[in-house]
Amino acid sequence: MNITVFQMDIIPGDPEANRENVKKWFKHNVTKGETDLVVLPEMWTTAYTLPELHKYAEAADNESTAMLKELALSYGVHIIGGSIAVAEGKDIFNRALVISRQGEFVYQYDKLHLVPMLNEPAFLSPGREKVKVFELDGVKMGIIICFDLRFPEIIRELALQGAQVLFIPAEWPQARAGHWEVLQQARAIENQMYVVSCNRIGSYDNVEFAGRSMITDPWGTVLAKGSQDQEEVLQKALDFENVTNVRKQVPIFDSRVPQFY
Ligand SMILES: O=C(O)CCC(=O)C(=O)O
Repeated sequence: MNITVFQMDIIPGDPEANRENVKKWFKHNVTKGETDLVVLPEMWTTAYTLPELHKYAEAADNESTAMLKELALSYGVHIIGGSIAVAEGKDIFNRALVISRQGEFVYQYDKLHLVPMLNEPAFLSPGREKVKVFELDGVKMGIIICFDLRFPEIIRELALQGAQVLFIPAEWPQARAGHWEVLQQARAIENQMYVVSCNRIGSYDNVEFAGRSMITDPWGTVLAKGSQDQEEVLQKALDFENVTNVRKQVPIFDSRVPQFY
């Protein structure tokens, strides 16, 4: 499965301009028949404009999702559509979207762990559903958003449901870039799965972002890594036999004794 990650900058509070950028980027970087799956970062339509998010949050059936469906269909690629702010009643959710290459909705995930350091709980509502794997081309996959990476239990749950790859749209800051890299490798090693992250670059409200989107294999080897501050495209072919092989070589799932912990 050929994966393409778009490590992008985000214009704060201008969904229309960000949608245009993503459309242009597809035109220049995605070739039908060559790429199977494209990954975008967290909150790519608005950036982290939390106090004003109520102005930009979209309805559940929204323009950004419609655009991703159109792109998926015309380029013949699955899209891990990063996340966008979605308003439902009084709630605003940080919602990740998965669209198939047929242009159909596959799965959505509302960020469960809200970031206290950013005062997120004052502006966003946490997800209310149990995490589930989704399937593309017969492969089970999981998705989490940014801060969720710090909670190994959510990722272990996805692995136990059969996920062979984990996607992480993010706006992870440069101040904690060391954690970002190590935690991804740790999650890949402990769950013996591919980990594919897409982090934004640039800065907003005096926060500089870490970039360094990564593709890590089930052995924990980093196959590709973006720079800190450039818009970049990461591309790698994922071979899911590697997941089976690593799980045979070091059979941690057979050695678990959950009745004792
Ligand atoms: O956990 C961190 O250090 C960063 C988390 C974050 O910025 C986010 O979830 O958007």
